[in-house]
Amino acid sequence: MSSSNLKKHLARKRKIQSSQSQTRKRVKTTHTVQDLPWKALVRPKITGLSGDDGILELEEVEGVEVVYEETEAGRVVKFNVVAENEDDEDVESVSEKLDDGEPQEPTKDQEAEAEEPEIEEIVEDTPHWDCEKLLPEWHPLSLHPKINMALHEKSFSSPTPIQKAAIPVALRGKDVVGVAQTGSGKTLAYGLPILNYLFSQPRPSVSHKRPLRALVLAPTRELALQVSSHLNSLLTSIEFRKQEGASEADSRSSSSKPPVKKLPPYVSVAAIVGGMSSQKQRRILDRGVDILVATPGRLWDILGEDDELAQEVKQLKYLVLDEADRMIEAGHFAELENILRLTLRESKDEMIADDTNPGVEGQDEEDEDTKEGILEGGMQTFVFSATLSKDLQRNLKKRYKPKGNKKHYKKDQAPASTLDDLLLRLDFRDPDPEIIDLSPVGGVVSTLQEGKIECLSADKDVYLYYFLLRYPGKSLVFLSSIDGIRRLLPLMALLNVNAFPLHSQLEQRQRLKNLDRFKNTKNSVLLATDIAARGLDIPAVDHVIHFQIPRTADTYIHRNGRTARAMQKGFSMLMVSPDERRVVRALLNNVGRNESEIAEMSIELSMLDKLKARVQLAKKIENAQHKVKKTNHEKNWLRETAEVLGVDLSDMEQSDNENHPSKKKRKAQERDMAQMKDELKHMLAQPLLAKGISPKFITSGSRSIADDLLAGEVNEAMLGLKKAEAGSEMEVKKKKKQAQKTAQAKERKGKADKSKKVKEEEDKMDVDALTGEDDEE
Ligand SMILES: Nc1ncnc2c1ncn2[C@@H]1O[C@H](COP(=O)(O)OP(=O)(O)OP(=O)(O)O)[C@@H](O)[C@H]1O
Repeated sequence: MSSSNLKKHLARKRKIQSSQSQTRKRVKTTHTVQDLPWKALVRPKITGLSGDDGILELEEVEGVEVVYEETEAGRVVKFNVVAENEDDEDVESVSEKLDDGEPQEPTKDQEAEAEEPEIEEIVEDTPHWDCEKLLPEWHPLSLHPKINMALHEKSFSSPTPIQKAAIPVALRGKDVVGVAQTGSGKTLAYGLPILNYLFSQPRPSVSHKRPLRALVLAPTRELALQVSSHLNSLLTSIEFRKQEGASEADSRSSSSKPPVKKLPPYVSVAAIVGGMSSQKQRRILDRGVDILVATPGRLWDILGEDDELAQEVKQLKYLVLDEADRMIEAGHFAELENILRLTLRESKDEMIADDTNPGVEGQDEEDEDTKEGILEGGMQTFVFSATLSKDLQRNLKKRYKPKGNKKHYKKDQAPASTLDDLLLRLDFRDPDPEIIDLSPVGGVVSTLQEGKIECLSADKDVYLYYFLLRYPGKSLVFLSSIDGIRRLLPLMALLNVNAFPLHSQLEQRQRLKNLDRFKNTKNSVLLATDIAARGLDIPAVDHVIHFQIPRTADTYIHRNGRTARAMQKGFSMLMVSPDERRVVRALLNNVGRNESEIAEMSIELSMLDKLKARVQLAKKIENAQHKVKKTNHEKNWLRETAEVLGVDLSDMEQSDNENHPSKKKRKAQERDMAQMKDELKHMLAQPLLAKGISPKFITSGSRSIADDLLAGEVNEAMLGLKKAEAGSEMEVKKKKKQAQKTAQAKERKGKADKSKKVKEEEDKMDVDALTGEDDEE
């Protein structure tokens, strides 16, 4: 159909539709809130809702009438869904009337074309969009034009090394095991081949539930949500282009704005994680998604109740294990194993059962045939991580023996670890999955700088506070316990540091909210346990601080991976107490590194003393506050329990009053607290001055700060110190140390030369003496 014909046809169809609306019957059905026809809403960037702000997903509902009914039990709210039901006879007569000798009724093909909005045509056929010219580095990968346009829109001008290596292999249909440094774009390395496949399929229709085509398993809720929002944000760029196209089309159309027909999304991606209401999950699954991102625990729970989904998992086209190694650590082994078992084709399942019993006669021939079956069709599998050991990669290769060798897996090749065991269960359709290992030596990303502070455990708070003031920015502080976070958080608040917690005991909503606050607050701190160590892609994290050292080398690498992402600079600092040194040494040795490679940070000791006073006072206040809170909590608990049990506490309260401080005493405590808070406030208001700085006479003192002030190079929290990046000061110290070492070496050499000269002279004198050359002698 030509463009002008299509326009005419659309205009005619619109006329018909508006007349139809007058002849439609409105059918009402009563629903509960949960089973209303909710629809997912794409969050456009321009609304400012691109951040999560605690919102997992936005949904809207149309055509719902809210009715209040007075009943004997009181007022009841009812929701009537108003469905539009066409009266076929009426519609036909109207359409006849409107024909006016114009072209015939649209054919089925024309109908289908009309379903696709004009704007789609414009986007797809844009003649000016030259991928080869605009995205020369992506062009050879031959991705779908819609994907290329979205990449351009996001300014991803070239694929990252792992994308460049993995995408062509995945597009050829091979299974891929990808290992690449943190923040190197692994999500799109597996995501783009999947999207490419989905965009090459016909657009799903509204009337059919779309089948699940890809399942991405991630170890944590945050990572699962992030993967889905990463893919969705690319898809939003595509939808967004459509809207731009729509306005172009509207302005070119002579009639007043036509109603833009809402199409189902071409590709739908959703996350199912713990902490989400089961009704919402139900709605997402009932609607149907192409790509489901899930944590194994929650998915396994759902699969237990949802046979339809279990069937869909059996028919998957793609299976992805993101951060596979972490899933084992996170204790997801059993659920993951069960899910993987579902993805196995029947016969393969048997094969694995047989592997554990390799002595069955005549089984091998059959297995080999079955394997061929799997190779032909079935599912493509991608396993990605920043840390998959070389041993594990080798074992993956060994899973299948070359053709002709009957046994797939011998007893003496028993899995070396739980992860080996798990990967053995993967339905690689490839006997030889492609292993792409781009991980850097020692796991250190080239743009990451590392440093350390050696101090007593009790002094870590002060050193942390020093670091945060000295190097403002976004700092992600890792602690190994939730209690540690609970202790540090109020301390940071008292010291006016913007700190937010992130740990497993927070509700999902709160976790997302805190992540969002951290993302959106300029100088802020995220106090986190290792749930934040893997996969989280928080833009522009300047520093990762290991307040408590990580337990494994992999965790060290993944924690560090939250900074220095996508070739940006980043800094990581280990805070090591004397009793932690041995562990640090061991974990660095594990990745073939030496503790001495990590330089020590330089500290302005005069500042540290001032900060110590602040921290000590803040701790005193916090302790006092904690005591009051605890007493109140105990009292309330006792009162509430007594009420429930119907116990009279008056006697006890009287004797308690004798033990507890009197009102007077409590008043005195409150006064003390207020005094301490005032004192801290006063302390915090005082500028921190480096040694030799005069605040009154900025050009005098032993260090003048006038020039730095004028150049805007002063650290605002610590007057007298220049603005500096965390790594730079170490370099100074390193250089100083180097200079010192060189001086010492020179000195040593000088001394050695001198003593050599002296010795030579002495020897010469001896020889002279012996030969009697000395005139005097
Ligand atoms: N081709 C590209 N060009 C520029 N930026 C990219 C490109 N691909 C991905 N990115 C960006 O790089 C960042 C890191 O990507 P991603 O989260 O996929 O890394 P990762 O390798 O999965 O990291 P981790 O191992 O920590 O999970 C993201 O913000 C993403 O938007």
